[in-house]
Amino acid sequence: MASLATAEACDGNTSLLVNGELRVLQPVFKIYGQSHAFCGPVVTLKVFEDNVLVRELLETPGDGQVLVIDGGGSMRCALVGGNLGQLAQNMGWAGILVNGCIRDVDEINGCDIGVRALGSHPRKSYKRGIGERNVPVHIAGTLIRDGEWLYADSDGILISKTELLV
Ligand SMILES: O=C([O-])CC(=O)C(=O)O
Repeated sequence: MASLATAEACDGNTSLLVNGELRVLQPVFKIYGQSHAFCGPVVTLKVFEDNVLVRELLETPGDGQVLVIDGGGSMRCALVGGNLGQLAQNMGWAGILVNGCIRDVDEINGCDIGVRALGSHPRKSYKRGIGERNVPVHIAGTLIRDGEWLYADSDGILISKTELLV
């Protein structure tokens, strides 16, 4: 889906910014993946140094949704790598936002999805299967609920309570 420009969305929706229905994530994410502008309904996941649930979700049809992973900001391992990037692309996810790290950066940069993460780390995560799906998460100063809309481009990342009209 074509994404709208985040700067224009901010300029045109001042009242939503004021009332909190539109929020801007703090600019702490690095840009990966082929798709530098992407958007879609959010699916949330809360895990910590364990990516079993990430794979489980990415194995289901993405239908243009954006997977938002709250990895607690861990800088000790990667929650998404090249295989999961490929899986996300093949299953039709629009993008992945990781409050944590990714790895296999060159492979992920070749995938036709948008990926944002705090950075990269060469270690894989645990495989215990612990975490929570579809729960509210707090990332980069912003509360993000399952089903809200995420808009990302080279300027930043927005969370909107509802789909924004272009
Ligand atoms: O399996 C993992 O832990 C992540 C990974 O390396 C990949 O997706 O290729």
